[in-house]
Amino acid sequence: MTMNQKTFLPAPKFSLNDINESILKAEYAIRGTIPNRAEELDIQLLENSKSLPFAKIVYANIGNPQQLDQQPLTFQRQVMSLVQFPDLLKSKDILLAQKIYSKDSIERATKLLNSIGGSVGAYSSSQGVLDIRKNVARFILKRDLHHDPTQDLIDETASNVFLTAGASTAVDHILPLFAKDESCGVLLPIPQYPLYTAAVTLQKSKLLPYYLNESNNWSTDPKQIEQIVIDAIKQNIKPTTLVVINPGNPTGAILTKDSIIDIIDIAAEYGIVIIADEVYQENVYEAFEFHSFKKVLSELRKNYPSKYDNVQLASLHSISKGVNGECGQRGGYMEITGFSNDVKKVLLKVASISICSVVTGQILVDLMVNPPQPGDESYELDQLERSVIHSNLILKSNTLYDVFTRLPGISCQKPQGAMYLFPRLHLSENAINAATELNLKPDEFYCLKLLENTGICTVPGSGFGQYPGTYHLRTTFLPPGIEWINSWEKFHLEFMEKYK
Ligand SMILES: Cc1ncc(COP(=O)(O)O)c(C=O)c1O
Repeated sequence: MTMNQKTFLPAPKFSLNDINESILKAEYAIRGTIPNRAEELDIQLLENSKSLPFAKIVYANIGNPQQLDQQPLTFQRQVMSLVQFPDLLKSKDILLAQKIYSKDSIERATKLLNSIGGSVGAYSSSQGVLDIRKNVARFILKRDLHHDPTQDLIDETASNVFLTAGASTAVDHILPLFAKDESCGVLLPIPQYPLYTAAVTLQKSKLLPYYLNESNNWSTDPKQIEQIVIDAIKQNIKPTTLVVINPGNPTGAILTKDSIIDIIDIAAEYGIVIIADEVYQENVYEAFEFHSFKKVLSELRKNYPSKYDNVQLASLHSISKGVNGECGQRGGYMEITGFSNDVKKVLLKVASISICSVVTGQILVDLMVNPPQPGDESYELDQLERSVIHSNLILKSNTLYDVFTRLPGISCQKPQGAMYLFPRLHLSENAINAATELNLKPDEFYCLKLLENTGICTVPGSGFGQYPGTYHLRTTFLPPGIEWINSWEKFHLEFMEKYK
């Protein structure tokens, strides 16, 4: 067959020069150089398991609980499997008689299927399934008020809840609204979770870093924040957004109620939107107490009528962390408070551009905020599973923390929450010079050597931001067992000896 072919010179492919510059600039260290190297080593181990001084990679670079052996909660997975394959419900007598499913998981799955209109394969409304948003509202109100809320309050709160595909999507939706261009500034804690620096870079807005105080357990200093706001305004930058991560990632620090009040005061005085990333609110250890921004703002509004009416707050939560650890299933919510109806409509439009968040993720949000209650068949098992996961996390965090506190050349603040330790590395000049020779940052050099000698994959502190001249790394304490900690200890002592 002959084709009537036009003659032309083929156009070249796009190169990096053609790509949106802010996308090239944006960085996300958690899946950056060290984790990429870890993946290469993982493949090498698959091809030849004896080719490296360790048998497997320990992925301590990311808070990915179920990759590191955390078990899913039975009740949640029972419901999930039923909503995925509702035909099972036709045989519910058999499922119950054989004790394959609990009675309340069958009831919940039936109810949820009803709420979503029958199938997880169908789109939901863009804001999220209304019944689920009402359960989120009940959860928020009970968490903050400690008593059963009225129906009116539930309905009003539910109207301000957006179900999202994890907290990351919530940030993608809300941050660009107020990070318009280079004339807008976004206040970010340093160190921070790099989703935020990346999001601000993508928007070509101005990063306004505020440093957390390491020597005072990574506390937040509202006076410093206010000074940064004042300085930015002097330079014609409008600080529009202030991000707080509470409990902190990577620091594990929990904000005191007084600091939260001071931050809200700044937002009220200078008209700054607060994004309160509270995805680790369940990961709170021992004597520390989590105060939600929403609760503190509501109290201020009640105690000082009109002063705080214009404060605009977006609070984020997720199924990825806590004792759920369902990060692969992508679910979360954003609750907005104090925004005008016009802005709310824009947010709804933004959500509608991606049609809706994953419906199974929405269902997991329901299960997170509305777990089995006393008297339900699953209640005791669910409570047991939760408390085992929670106490395991405390045990693991303390074990790793204890090792770091006794090793030379490393110091570490005691974690109050979240899933990470962010120890400081006190590196010698020799180590710094060796890094420079390889064109690596000193903390990157340490993390690379740690990976290549032990298989432990961490993230250099430079990926989160750190005070100039200091070096850190972030590790989760999630990996099971103690061997990886022992091999880290051995590596560290050898590294310190080699680069004295
Ligand atoms: C502080 C913080 N915010 C947001 C996220 C992203 O959460 P999600 O999985 O819900 O998108 C993470 C993930 O590690 C995080 O640490």
